[in-house]
Amino acid sequence: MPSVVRYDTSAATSLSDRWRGWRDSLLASAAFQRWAAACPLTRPIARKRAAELFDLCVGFVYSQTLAACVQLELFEGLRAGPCDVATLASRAAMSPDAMVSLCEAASALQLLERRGAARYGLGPLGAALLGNPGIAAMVRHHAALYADLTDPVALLRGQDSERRLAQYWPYALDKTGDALTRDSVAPYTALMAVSQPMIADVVLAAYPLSGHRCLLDVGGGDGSFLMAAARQAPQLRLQLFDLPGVVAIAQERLAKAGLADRVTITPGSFYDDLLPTGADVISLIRVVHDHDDDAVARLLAKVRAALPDNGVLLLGEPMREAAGGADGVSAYFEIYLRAMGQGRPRSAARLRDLLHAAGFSQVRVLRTRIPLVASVIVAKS
Ligand SMILES: CC(C)=CCC/C(C)=C/CC/C(C)=C/C=C/C(C)=C/C=C/C=C(C)/C=C/C=C(C)/C=C/C=C(C)/C=C/CC(C)(C)O
Ligand SMILES: C[S@@+](CC[C@H](N)C(=O)[O-])C[C@H]1O[C@@H](n2cnc3c(N)ncnc32)[C@H](O)[C@@H]1O
Repeated sequence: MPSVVRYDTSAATSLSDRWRGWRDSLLASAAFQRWAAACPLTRPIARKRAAELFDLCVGFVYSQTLAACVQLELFEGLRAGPCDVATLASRAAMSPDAMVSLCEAASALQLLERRGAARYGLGPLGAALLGNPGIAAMVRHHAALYADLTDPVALLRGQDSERRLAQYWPYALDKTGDALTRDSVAPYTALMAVSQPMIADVVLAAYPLSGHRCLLDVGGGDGSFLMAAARQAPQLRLQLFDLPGVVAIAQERLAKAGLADRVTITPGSFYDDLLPTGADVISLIRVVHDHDDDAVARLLAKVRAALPDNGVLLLGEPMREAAGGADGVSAYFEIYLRAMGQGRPRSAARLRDLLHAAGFSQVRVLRTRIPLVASVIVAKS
């Protein structure tokens, strides 16, 4: 990965640094912390900060509690209504005591809810998860990420050996995609397909495709985004470009969906090949953040070359700082993509710069309903 300068050396002793230095030494002082927790005016802030730090310390336990619920299909099992602990324990092949621990932990995290003695139902977050099957699939595939993160410093030093996440995304190891078989791309293609509906919802609500004639989805996976676009815009012709192993899956999926006559599918690698022409809008959905800056610059140039004058690029993916404030999405993708071995999360401002450098104009950042799922940028060729 090329090194990227991300710090500002020009204002090392600025006023803001001095203010932050004073703040940091105060916050780092045990005496100040004791005082802040004791004083009624500052106590709510002290409790909030303590809780935030606690969440960071134990987040892995939260994630693994969720992973156990997903693995045991607890939420599915409670979809129809609450259930007693003995039944849940016997379904999960564990002792009732162990099941109580899991259910209590999950209830504390709002995944489940205690509904009387030794009886549990869905909690608000467990119920919300059922509405988005993509989330459970993400939780399952985190096994690879967390295996790589067992030694986070080794991962950051590039000394990790197994690289399970990179194997899960084999195009991160084989950039041309030449050696990728259908079997090797099938797991990530299935994950992208099951998580695509929540992406398509926010992207197509932010930028409806009703005014367009033909959409080319580059890195379009099994065609799930095209299917959502086709439902929204019945006049739209469809094109898909992806690696050969992936388009083989897309071909079958789109034919099954009755879209064979509306779609043209082109196998290839955007590292090596030109993109097909003919579309007046080209989408890059969850594609750009997978690639380093130089590769993105080349990809954007190819997208621009494939568009007519005034054609539209539609870029959708989670972006840094999109939700403002504390930014778990940035932290997640920063480490995730490091484990994957290429790419990086970018802010809308950084993407705007890359788009301008590739010759795009009228770059607009569109608000989406749920920025943590995806933000959207459109630009004209
Ligand atoms: C009913 C009563 C009384 C009140 C209602 C109150 C109310 C209005 C509640 C709101 C309920 C509601 C509608 C909730 C909606 C919840 C939603 C939409 C939740 C969505 C959550 C999304 C999550 C958790 C997304 C997680 C995404 C992850 C982890 C994504 C990972 C992505 C990866 C790994 C991508 C990889 C691709 C690569 C390689 C980077 O290119
Ligand atoms: C993270 S997935 C996103 C899939 C889909 N756009 C979605 O949002 O569900 C990235 C996609 O880009 C494709 N891809 C990666 N490298 C590629 C390349 N060099 N040429 C063409 N497609 C590529 C992958 O096969 C995969 O389908």
